[in-house]
Amino acid sequence: MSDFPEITPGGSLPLAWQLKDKTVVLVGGGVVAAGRLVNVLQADAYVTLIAPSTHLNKEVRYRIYEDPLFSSRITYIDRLYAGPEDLVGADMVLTAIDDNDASLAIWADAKAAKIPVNVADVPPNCDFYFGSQIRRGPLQIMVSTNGRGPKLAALIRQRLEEALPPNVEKAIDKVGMLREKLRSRAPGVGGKLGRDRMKWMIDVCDTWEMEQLAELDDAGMQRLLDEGWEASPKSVPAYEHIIGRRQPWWWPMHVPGLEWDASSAGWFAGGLALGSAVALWRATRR
Ligand SMILES: C[C@@]1(CC(=O)O)C2=NC(=C\c3[nH]c(c(CCC(=O)O)c3CC(=O)O)Cc3[nH]c(c(CC(=O)O)c3CCC(=O)O)/C=C3\N/C(=C\2)[C@@H](CCC(=O)O)[C@]3(C)CC(=O)O)/[C@H]1CCC(=O)O
Ligand SMILES: NC(=O)c1ccc[n+]([C@@H]2O[C@H](COP(=O)([O-])OP(=O)(O)OC[C@H]3O[C@@H](n4cnc5c(N)ncnc54)[C@H](O)[C@@H]3O)[C@@H](O)[C@H]2O)c1
Repeated sequence: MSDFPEITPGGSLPLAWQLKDKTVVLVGGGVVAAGRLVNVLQADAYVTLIAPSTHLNKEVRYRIYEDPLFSSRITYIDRLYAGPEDLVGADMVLTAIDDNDASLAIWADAKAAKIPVNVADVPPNCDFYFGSQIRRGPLQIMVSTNGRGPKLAALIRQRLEEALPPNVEKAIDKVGMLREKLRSRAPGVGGKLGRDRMKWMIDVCDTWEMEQLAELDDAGMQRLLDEGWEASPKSVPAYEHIIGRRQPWWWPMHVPGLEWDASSAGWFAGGLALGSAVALWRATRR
């Protein structure tokens, strides 16, 4: 036994395929095609959809003709699949049709043209499988059972959905912005700077809760960078120190020495309590 990770063969490779502005040829216009459309349009692809208009699913029809954001990305061809010329220019081919022989013919054409292809319902004729997906902003989770149990994949996805923290997409967005700000302060690729940048980002993500990261605003990010990244040695100030110091509306702004933090709040509350006690004492003496 080595100390290296154990490799379990017989799986597939889950990847985040960048389909932006690529062309997907989708053959079929039923309920499965409607799901495929959602998947590839979410990935900013262009779609050429081939299916006779006599059997178009309602959702597919909506996407082709009425979807305000996505209709313009769909080129609709109202007929049956006609042969290899239908696949010219395709970066990916998907079939979702109820005709097995036609499916196999499309698969063979795609293989001959070396275009990756998924034939719904025929795993041996798939270069890749779809999975059960969760999407929350930039977060994408795909559950795959590698073809063993699609319904179980959907059930596992539901359990994961319930377990996710509520603001997870906001936290990811904020971390993305913080990473950009850090990179513009400390630009460059690789080397010691790259390692320092990565270590600091790891420390930030390890130290702050996701809900806390979700609360970071522009000023908070600047402060975190000013007081953490720029410090020597580099550090990660606590959430309470960065966010807790946001001034309440009534605090005299921009007065040096009057920064708002937890101890200011303590002094203020203490002062208020003392003032009230003195006022009460004077009132009872009258
Ligand atoms: C995840 C999901 C994504 C999606 O399609 O978007 C997906 N199938 C879903 C649902 C689903 N599909 C089927 C049922 C009925 C129950 C059942 O049969 O179990 C249900 C459940 C339902 O409808 O509720 C029937 C079915 N599907 C395939 C076969 C052929 C076979 O197994 O041989 C048969 C049998 C046909 C028959 O018996 O005749 C094949 C595939 N289906 C896959 C994906 C790929 C592997 C996924 C993985 O690795 O887990 C793969 C290999 C190819 C592919 O399609 O890429 C989506 C859930 C989305 C969600 O709800 O979140
Ligand atoms: N992978 C999965 O998750 C999954 C789940 C359910 C069903 N399926 C399978 O996917 C396939 C499609 O299912 P569906 O429910 O969307 O079917 P459907 O019957 O609702 O739709 C089939 C569509 O394909 C079109 N079509 C048929 N032959 C065609 C051809 N030669 N060229 C162009 N278009 C053609 C029809 O006009 C229709 O629009 C079926 O084989 C089904 O068993 C897969």
